Amino acid sequence: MSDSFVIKTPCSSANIGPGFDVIGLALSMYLELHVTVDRTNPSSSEPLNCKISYEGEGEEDISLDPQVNLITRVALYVLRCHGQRSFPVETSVHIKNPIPLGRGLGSSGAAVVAGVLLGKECGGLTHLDDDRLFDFCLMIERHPDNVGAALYGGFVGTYLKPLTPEDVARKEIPLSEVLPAPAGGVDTGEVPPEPPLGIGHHIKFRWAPEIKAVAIIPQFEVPTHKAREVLPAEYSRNDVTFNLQRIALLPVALGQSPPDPDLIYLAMQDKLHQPYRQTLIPGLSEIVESMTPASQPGLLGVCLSGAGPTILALATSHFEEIAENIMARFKRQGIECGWKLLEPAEGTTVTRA
Ligand SMILES: Nc1ncnc2c1ncn2[C@@H]1O[C@H](COP(=O)(O)OP(=O)(O)O)[C@@H](O)[C@H]1O
Ligand SMILES: N[C@@H](CCOP(=O)(O)O)C(=O)O
Repeated sequence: MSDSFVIKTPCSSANIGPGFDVIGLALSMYLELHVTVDRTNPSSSEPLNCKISYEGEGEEDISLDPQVNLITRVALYVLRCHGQRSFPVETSVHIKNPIPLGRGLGSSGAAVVAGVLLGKECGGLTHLDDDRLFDFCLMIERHPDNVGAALYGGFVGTYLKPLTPEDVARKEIPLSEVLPAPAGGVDTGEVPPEPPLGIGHHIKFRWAPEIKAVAIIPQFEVPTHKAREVLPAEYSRNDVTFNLQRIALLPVALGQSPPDPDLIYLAMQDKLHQPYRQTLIPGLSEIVESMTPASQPGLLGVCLSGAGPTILALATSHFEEIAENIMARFKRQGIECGWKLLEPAEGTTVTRA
């Protein structure tokens, strides 16, 4: 018997200014996995029974080895936690990826969510509901904002449950044990650590239908781990209070229809991550400080998308003008950009023909 299905996962913009590691917005650009499992084949010549093909962003760099590729490694993690050492004979996964890598649009979050769903579907693990899949995602991508948005869709707030000391230890297991490095084609037989139950939670916020997202995408990458290394370990009380005041406003401001530009502009300010990431993204502070609803018609607010370098401008009109304006500011720093008009998106879907 053969089985074919498509997994479709949106990209995401995390933080939306003050919501560092909390807020995520799923957006209308989708990673797709076109999967066929041909169980009629008695055996497979592919490593781990899985053949990968790939088109789109990162085509030259992304590995087609199922032990190395992030999506299939994540799927293998889910399978191995359930006593299945490899993909079913014979699995083929065609990856279509329009999400630019390392730009702050949640490409890795989408890859992790799609990988977890791939493991569930290939393993016939129908008992795993979305909340349990979220736990698996959090063992790999350890900030919940991108994976929460990509899995559940829409505009979400994410939070982690206080865990018992034993569960904390399990959740903090080094990533290398969750996703072991390729062992030269040899299956070591090790069973990876299962996630604790109910680590991650989410809540959906309203999104005013007039608000669209303009993503201005510079032509250089900032790996998320590097953009986290530049953040301080401690913050001043004033800076924390500044962000708390804005995070209390943000979901309300972005849900109100018609939108109030001054309120949204204020609600999107941040002092916890953007000022530090300026060192990696020339022009960031100037863009965030100078683009206001008073100076730019249609604009509601501007922030760094995720860990950057993409800039997210929320707006109700004048989308192209806003994008051109921000691209011109990057150009003065010698940085070329592309841009996309995006809308809030549904979460991950699995479709069978
Ligand atoms: N579709 C994909 N297939 C395989 N690996 C991917 C895919 N998308 C992202 N990745 C991995 O995630 C990395 C980018 O992650 P990260 O630095 O967190 O940036 P982003 O902001 O895009 O999530 C890529 O360099 C690649 O290793
Ligand atoms: N909260 C994280 C979000 C990272 O998002 P990404 O799209 O850049 O992976 C952070 O700000 O580090």
